[in-house]
Amino acid sequence: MTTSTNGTFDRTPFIAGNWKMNMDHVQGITLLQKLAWTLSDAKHDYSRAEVAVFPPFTDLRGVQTLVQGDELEVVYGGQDVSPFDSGAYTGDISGQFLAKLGCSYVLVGHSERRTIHNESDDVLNAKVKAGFRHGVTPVLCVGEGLEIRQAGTHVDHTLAQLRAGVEGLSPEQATELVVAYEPVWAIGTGEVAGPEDAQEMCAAIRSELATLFGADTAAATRLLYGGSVKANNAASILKERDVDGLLVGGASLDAAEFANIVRFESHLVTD
Ligand SMILES: O=C(CO)COP(=O)(O)O
Repeated sequence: MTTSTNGTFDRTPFIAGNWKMNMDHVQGITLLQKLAWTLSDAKHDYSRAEVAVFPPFTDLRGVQTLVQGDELEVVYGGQDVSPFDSGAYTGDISGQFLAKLGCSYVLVGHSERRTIHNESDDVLNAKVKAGFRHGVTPVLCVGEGLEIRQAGTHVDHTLAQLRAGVEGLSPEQATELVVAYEPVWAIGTGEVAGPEDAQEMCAAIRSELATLFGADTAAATRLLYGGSVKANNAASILKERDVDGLLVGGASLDAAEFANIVRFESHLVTD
């Protein structure tokens, strides 16, 4: 993204709310309705910033019905996808199911999946490919834990996750892919990485994508930052050149707060 000075962006900003395991299907509808009303009242221009929510699987049918019925411009996705397409995989949700529910995106490799569910790079690469097979764009999450950050090897670590996740993709797929840098030490801790930390990593990711897929792809791929984002720090992070959007956890559960993050441009100070 360019800076705020001329009000233009190299890539359409992408502001996403990951609800994690919060909001049952009734609460989820209320939250999405409130968000849509708040953005509508504020006359949010969705062509200035794409808005996505990632509700639990059990909410998706209700979300689809609301989005279609009220013709909302908010897009949505699943928080995970099976690497398999169908069959005896108890508990899994296939990319085809997500596509049928109107999901535009799916999160792959969130740190909570990598750590709590021990998802390996190979499995995550298979999930990225499963998303693409079914026309659901993966949002590949990468990022280091505190020990790695303290050891100073966070860039190498994160780029290794990236390379494993995108293995075998075409340049066209890599262009469509969204990558979210979420340092584990900043998730849910209130400890936000500084804008310069987000920029350092997003620049490194873009440069790696250029090496792997060519400069045109790297220039188009959207890169997000996630970790303790709030309305009061969103604009400063989004001012960074290579940060194209935000993946928001806790603050996305509050419609007013999330709407303020979506409307980050109104908080940008032009100089
Ligand atoms: O994990 C995150 C989004 O996927 C970030 O969560 P928090 O915004 O709650 O730190």
